[in-house]
Amino acid sequence: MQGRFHLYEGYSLCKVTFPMRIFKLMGVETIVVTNASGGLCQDFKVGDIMVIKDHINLPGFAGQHPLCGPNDERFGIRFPCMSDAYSKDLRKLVLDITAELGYSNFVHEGVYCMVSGPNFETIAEARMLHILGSDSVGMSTVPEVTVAKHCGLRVLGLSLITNKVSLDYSREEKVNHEEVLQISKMRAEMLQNVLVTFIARSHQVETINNSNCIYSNAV
Ligand SMILES: O=P(O)(O)O[C@H]1O[C@H](CO)[C@@H](O)[C@H]1O
Ligand code: HPA
Repeated sequence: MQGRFHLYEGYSLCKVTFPMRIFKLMGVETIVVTNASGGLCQDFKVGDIMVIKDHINLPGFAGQHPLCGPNDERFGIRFPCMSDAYSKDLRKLVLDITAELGYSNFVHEGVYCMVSGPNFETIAEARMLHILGSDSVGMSTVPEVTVAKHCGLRVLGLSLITNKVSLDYSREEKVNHEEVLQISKMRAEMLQNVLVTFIARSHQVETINNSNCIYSNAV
C-alpha cells in the first residue's frame, strides 16, 4: 500500500483497518508495517529505527477500538490475545539483517504508543507516555496491527524515529510535520535496503510464504 488512513483524518477505525481484512481474504499471511514516530526513549536518536516489539493502544483504552461491535467470527475470535502481536521470529530476522548491513548502532527494539493526534504531545502527556513504558509515540499502526493479529496475520513493525519528543520544559525545540517528512525521506533508502533483504530472506522463517505485504505511510 502507499499511504494509510488515520483516525485523525476522520476515518472510522473500521475503515482504517479494512485493508487488513482484504489482505487476509487475498491470502496474505504476513504484513510489514512501517511508520514515523517521536522518540520518547532517551537513548534514541533522530533517524534511528525501532523494531516494534509491543504497543500501547491508548485510543483503545478510551473505547476507540477497531474490534468494538459485533465480532465477525469469519476473521477471528471475540477476545483475541494481543501479547504476541509482533512476531518474535520476524523481529529476530530483521535484527540479524540490520546487523549484517552494519546498521546495529541505530536499530533498537521498543514499545510504540498510539495516540489519536492530530496534535503532537504536550510535555506532560509525553512524560506520562514515557512513564507508562512507551519508547516512541505516533498516530497510526496500532489499529491495523490489532485487526491483523485478530485475523491471524503475522506482523513485523518498523518505526523510524523522526524527532525526539520533549520531556523537559526547558527544551526549546518544537516538533513539526516537515521535520517528520524530511527525516523519513533521508532514511528511505536505508529502510528499503532492510526491507528488500527481509523479503528475500523471509522464506527462512517457518511458515512464511511469499504472500507478504508492505504497508507504510510517511516512511
Ligand atoms: O502515519 P505515520 O507513519 O504513523 O506518521 C506519523 O507522522 C505524522 C505526523 O507527523 C502522523 O501521521 C504520525 O502518525
Ligand atoms: N508524536 C506523535 N506522532 C508522531 C510524532 C510525535 O512526536 N512524530 C511522528 N509522528
